[in-house]
Amino acid sequence: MEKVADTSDSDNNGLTLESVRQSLIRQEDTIIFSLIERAKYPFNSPLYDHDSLVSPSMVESIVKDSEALQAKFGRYESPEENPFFPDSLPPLVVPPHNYPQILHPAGASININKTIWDIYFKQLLPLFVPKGDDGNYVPTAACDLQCLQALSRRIHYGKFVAEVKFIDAPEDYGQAIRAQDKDTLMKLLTFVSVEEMVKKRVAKKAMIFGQEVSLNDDDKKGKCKVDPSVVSCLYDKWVMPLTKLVEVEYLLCRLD
Ligand SMILES: O=C(O)C(=O)C[C@]1(C(=O)O)C=C[C@@H](O)C=C1
Repeated sequence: MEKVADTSDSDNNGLTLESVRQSLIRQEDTIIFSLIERAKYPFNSPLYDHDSLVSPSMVESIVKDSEALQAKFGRYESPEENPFFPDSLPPLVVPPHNYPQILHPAGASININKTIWDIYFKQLLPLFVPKGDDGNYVPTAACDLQCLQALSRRIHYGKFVAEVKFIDAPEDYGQAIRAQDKDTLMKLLTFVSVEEMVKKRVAKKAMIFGQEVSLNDDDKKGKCKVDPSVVSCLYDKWVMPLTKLVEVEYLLCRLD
């Protein structure tokens, strides 16, 4: 029988396994709406071309400059946000906000955005956008930025999930952490039945959020703006495995 996690802990600034899962559920909406928006445009390949090996692509420049602007106003002060280009961020121009320190400092700076970037452009995008070029490069890049930020936030939220799981069962996790045993950590933090529910729910949301809405009930429903099975597959193949990767990485240094 599958293990049942203790969700009663409320020591961690009120964070519980239930509350972090509620946040993951809400983030599904953001991810699915951002995919729907990106699917309005064709692939638009000139955005991703490099003129040379050294010069950045258009999308890279747009994401980098957007992050720099958002950094000045505090986006990356939040422990839930992780930049794609952490090396070129300007200083804050506003007073810092005092976010509660929930995460263990050693794991707080884990950043797997390079992997998320590569997967998004090479594997994911071709699955849900039509081929073609309509010249709308900047609006398309703005949609890519939305998708990347939503996916990155969700995947790195694994740090909070891992923290809550550790606080709930310090003995079990502590043993595996001291042994630096990644496989045992992966087994401890995996809930197959939860993953099954997530896959079904995101497919259902994609169907509901992406349907044509007509005032006339007799109108035939058009096809969904993003294919629900693609969204479910995206969660199965990338979103959940990468969240678990972040959880394991975080736990490995939880006792440092
Ligand atoms: O809900 C959890 O316990 C999580 O760790 C999150 C998550 C997910 O990515 O959705 C990841 C691993 C679990 O197997 C189930 C779900």
